[in-house]
Amino acid sequence: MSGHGEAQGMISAKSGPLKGTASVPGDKSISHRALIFGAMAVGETKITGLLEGQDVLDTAAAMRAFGASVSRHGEGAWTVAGVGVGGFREPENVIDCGNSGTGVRLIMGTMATTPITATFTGDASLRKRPMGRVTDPLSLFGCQAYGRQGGRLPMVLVGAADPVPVRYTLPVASAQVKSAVLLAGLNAPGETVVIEREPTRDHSERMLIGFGADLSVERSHEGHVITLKGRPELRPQTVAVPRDPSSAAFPVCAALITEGSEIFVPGVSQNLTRNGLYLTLVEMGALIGFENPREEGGEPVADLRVRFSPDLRGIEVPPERAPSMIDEYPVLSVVAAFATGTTVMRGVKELRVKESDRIDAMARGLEACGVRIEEDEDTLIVHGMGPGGMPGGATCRTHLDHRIAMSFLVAGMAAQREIAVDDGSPIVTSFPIFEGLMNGLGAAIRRG
Ligand SMILES: O=C(O)C1=C[C@@H](OP(=O)(O)O)[C@@H](O)[C@H](O)C1
Ligand SMILES: C=C(OP(=O)(O)O)C(=O)O
Repeated sequence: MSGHGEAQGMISAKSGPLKGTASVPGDKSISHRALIFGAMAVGETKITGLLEGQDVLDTAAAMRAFGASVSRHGEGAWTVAGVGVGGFREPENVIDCGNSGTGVRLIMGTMATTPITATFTGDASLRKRPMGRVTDPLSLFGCQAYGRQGGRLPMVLVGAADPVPVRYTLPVASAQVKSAVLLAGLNAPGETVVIEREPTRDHSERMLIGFGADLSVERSHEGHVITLKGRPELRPQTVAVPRDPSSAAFPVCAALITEGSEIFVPGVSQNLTRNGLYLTLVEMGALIGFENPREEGGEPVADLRVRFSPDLRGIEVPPERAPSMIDEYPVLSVVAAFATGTTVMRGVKELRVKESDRIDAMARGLEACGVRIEEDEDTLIVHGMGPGGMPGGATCRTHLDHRIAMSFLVAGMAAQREIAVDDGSPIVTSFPIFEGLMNGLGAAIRRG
């Protein structure tokens, strides 16, 4: 299924102070994994707080197509009756992962060591994204992949009949590639080892251990060495999906730049592999209180109290922080535009292969809103205009990218003139309640 319907223009006008509680939906990364790992277990996995965004719904449909029983019992409450490691059946039709890189790459990994054939596709955004980064390591297990030029979807994967375990050092900092290799390793005999030089989100490792896999992580001079013993019997789990820190970023950043705001954002992950944006905002002078630190759904979380921050300063974001905030650079670049001074984001070339080229999309849109930008292949530099300094008054192109759409709608809340986006429909992929939640806090976002 495609990740979105017809293009839907949206407009964000200057907002009054944001007030109230922003309860954002479940974490997208953990939601995909809960469905996929549940499908690999023997028995019934119970999930609460599942993100019911289109990306995750597409993964649920894919798990059904591979033979798992996936049922919805109420809002966010789902069960998955798994088929066991290596138990996927051959799907009868093409697997359409819509807009979701995480969905397609993790599912490719999961089927790569089972002797079945599957064809994958997605929407116009996903069909542009590189799949070689997963099919290269999957071929080491014995899986074959036939795609379009440049390793693009649609793509046919023929799973290995006689898989061998793999030792693989990630050439890019990517949790999707790491997870695809680990998922393939589940049905290979012996030990599969993945080495990552820079730590990326660790939900697969945490959850695989929770589902009963024999997985260990050692820190060595090479980085994290993750060792997984193949062919375990995974035990079904009860998964309480915590709220998504990448979605929380939008109300948080909106409150920081909108005069008079004070909002409460419960249950935001403090997992060190996800919290880079929050560290960065604090360094910029953001007024954020971290209250009631605790564990929820196996993740460290805190409640955030966020106030309008008139003294935001531009900073140089440490490049080694990039993997822990990779999806948050678009909205950070909006905050940077309302800061005083220059914000330098280096080491961010991965942004060019997301749902859109996010460096280009943010640079062009911010320029249209009157902000001075510098960029190169691996860098985005935003020259801040201070609180309320952004002229706005532009229509920004979102290129089928939910995070670009939400970032410019946040910018419109504090800019001098309205900001429109040409297409807000992809927002349903990750944050289906975005418009209602933001307007409930006091934003003035409308269709048009
Ligand atoms: O593993 C995951 O759940 C994700 C990993 C990241 O992608 P990469 O692995 O391409 O960095 C991130 O951008 C994406 O939103 C979710
Ligand atoms: C990059 C993202 O997702 P995906 O790679 O799963 O499409 C995102 O949600 O920002």
